[in-house]
Amino acid sequence: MAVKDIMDALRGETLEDIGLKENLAQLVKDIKLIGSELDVLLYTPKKGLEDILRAKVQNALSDVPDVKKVNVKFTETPPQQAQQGAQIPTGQPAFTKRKVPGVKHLIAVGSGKGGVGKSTVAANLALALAKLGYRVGLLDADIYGPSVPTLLGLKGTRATVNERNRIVPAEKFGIKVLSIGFMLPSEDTPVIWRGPMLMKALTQFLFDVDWGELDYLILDLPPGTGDVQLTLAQNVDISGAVVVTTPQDVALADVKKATSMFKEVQIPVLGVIENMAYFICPSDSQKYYIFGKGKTAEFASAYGLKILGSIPIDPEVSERSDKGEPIVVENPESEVAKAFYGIARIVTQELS
Ligand SMILES: Nc1ncnc2c1ncn2[C@@H]1O[C@H](COP(=O)(O)OP(=O)(O)OP(=O)(O)O)[C@@H](O)[C@H]1O
Repeated sequence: MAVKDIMDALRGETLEDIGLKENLAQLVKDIKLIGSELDVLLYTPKKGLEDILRAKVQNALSDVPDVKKVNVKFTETPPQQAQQGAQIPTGQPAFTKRKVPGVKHLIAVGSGKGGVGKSTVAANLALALAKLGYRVGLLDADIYGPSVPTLLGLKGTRATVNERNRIVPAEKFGIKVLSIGFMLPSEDTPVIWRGPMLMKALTQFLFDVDWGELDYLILDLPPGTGDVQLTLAQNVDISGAVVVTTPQDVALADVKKATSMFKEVQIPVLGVIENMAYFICPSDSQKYYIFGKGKTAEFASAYGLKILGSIPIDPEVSERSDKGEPIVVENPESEVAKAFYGIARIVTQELS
């Protein structure tokens, strides 16, 4: 993880040679990593040490992978813990989380595991919020398999830039939509972004976009808890996260990791969405809990999490998704759509 590497490298740099008892990490007041460019705000206990401290930071970080440029600024205000006379911090720094301009609430949709329906949930949650009257955007940051263009019938859409050099989102079903898929030359192009370049693309996709004024921006994250999710979570002001799972042991095991990741970076987990929770048999209208009943509830209560809603498994979802006809819009009376409307209402209450 880039941030841990950075702090470890700074911690390894003692300053006795310039008369300070601290190591470099203990002087860090703030730190921000966007793409491969790192901004460090450093406390200077004595005037006149700026140049040497700058050189020491740059030297300490020269071997850290993913950091290509280091900008050092100085402050005379000590880090908070030092001001209070407490131990100087040795752990993770406080991050400067950037707010997406014009967006009231940014909601991250994550999952521990791939294929649990995260993108389906992100898209239908966005549409349900829009149907409830909110101004909504959807950002598909799932670099490994951007499926929003298919889900919303936007295949072939390409990103355009306006006269102010800002990316213009597409508009469909009353929401603003941007997908990393709009950046790829074709659907079959393999995604080869990695590390810093990928981070740059993702941060551009949040901050260099003409979102206008939005009540909610839904961020469809890649599945899992990799560096991408963590770096985004650390650098972007996210109001809350929802975690999508299916009620299977393999999926729930990974949800624990995703939940812990959000907690670690101080993003409130609004709750868990249980997808493919049961099947309603068309012949007898009975609910059949294909993957077992109660597992998600057990998990949620063990972790003190709310279940925001349970969505049935319904072939209509996948059929319509493949045709770019989201179920919330095309069949709002279906059980699945009703579940999404319920979830949307709870999410708005949680954030109000
Ligand atoms: N409730 C549901 N009922 C039936 N099919 C569903 C349901 N939810 C999702 N699906 C289907 O499951 C498949 C996977 O869904 P989706 O692409 O949303 O998952 P994902 O978690 O985003 O996957 P990935 O990790 O690949 O991004 C799709 O074919 C989708 O149509």
